[in-house]
Amino acid sequence: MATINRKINARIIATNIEMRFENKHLFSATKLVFEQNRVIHLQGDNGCGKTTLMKLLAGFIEPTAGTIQAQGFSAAPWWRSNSITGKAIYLHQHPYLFEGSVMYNLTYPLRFLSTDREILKDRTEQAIDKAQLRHLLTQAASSLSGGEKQRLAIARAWIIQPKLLMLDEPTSNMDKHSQHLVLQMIADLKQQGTGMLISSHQTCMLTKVCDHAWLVCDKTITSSNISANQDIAKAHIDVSTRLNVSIG
Ligand SMILES: Nc1ncnc2c1ncn2[C@@H]1O[C@H](COP(=O)(O)OP(=O)(O)OP(=O)(O)O)[C@@H](O)[C@H]1O
Repeated sequence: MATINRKINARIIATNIEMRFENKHLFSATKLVFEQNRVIHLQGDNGCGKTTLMKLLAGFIEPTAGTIQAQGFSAAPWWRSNSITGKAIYLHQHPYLFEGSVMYNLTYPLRFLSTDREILKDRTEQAIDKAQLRHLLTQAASSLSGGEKQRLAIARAWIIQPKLLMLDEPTSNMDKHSQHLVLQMIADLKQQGTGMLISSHQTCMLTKVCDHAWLVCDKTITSSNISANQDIAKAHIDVSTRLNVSIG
């Protein structure tokens, strides 16, 4: 009998997790599913544990209790552990950049991808325009402003088009114009199926592309749907109207 090979969304599932630092109980959660084709707004006051949760899902740290598992990713080769580390890309609010130019930062990680070179070249050109980095390409990345660094890091993620992407306060250093550029890139990634977890302690421009919310409150993380009218089409229309650009 033929078996049906259904491809499931790449996802990271946290079950019955609890996080403590020494005696301090930060949060608990029964079940959290972070997956492709879903954009989640991670909300909560300063210090409630949003960054810590992202580090757990990125596999940088371990929960005090509970399990975090990945599904739907290709199996790691036999010489590498099958841990969740590296499955979801995590972008810190002060992003890590390599020493070197903006162009070097955009292109260096691409050599580790198996994606067709021509496709990557084309996406790089598009990302440079989307993030409005063309006039900065030869400049040292370390000399960029905080907002420009974040635009660069998000452009790099846009080129890579990961299955899962976590953005920690991505627009915290940005003026309105940069926020619109980032919103457009995030709306594109959403349309392309990238699952995203976007943290901010308050509602911001990016919230409109989110279809789910995780709220960290009273040391508990709860998950909910956001109303369906805040969909990708609306975000695209808003962005293209404000920027007077066509979005492909
Ligand atoms: N390695 C650690 N050891 C001890 N305490 C830590 C550690 N990492 C984080 N904390 C504490 O955990 C709490 C949550 O920190 P976290 O950075 O996750 O919060 P956050 O919600 O992202 O905050 P913000 O909105 O201000 O960025 C803070 O009180 C922080 O001091």
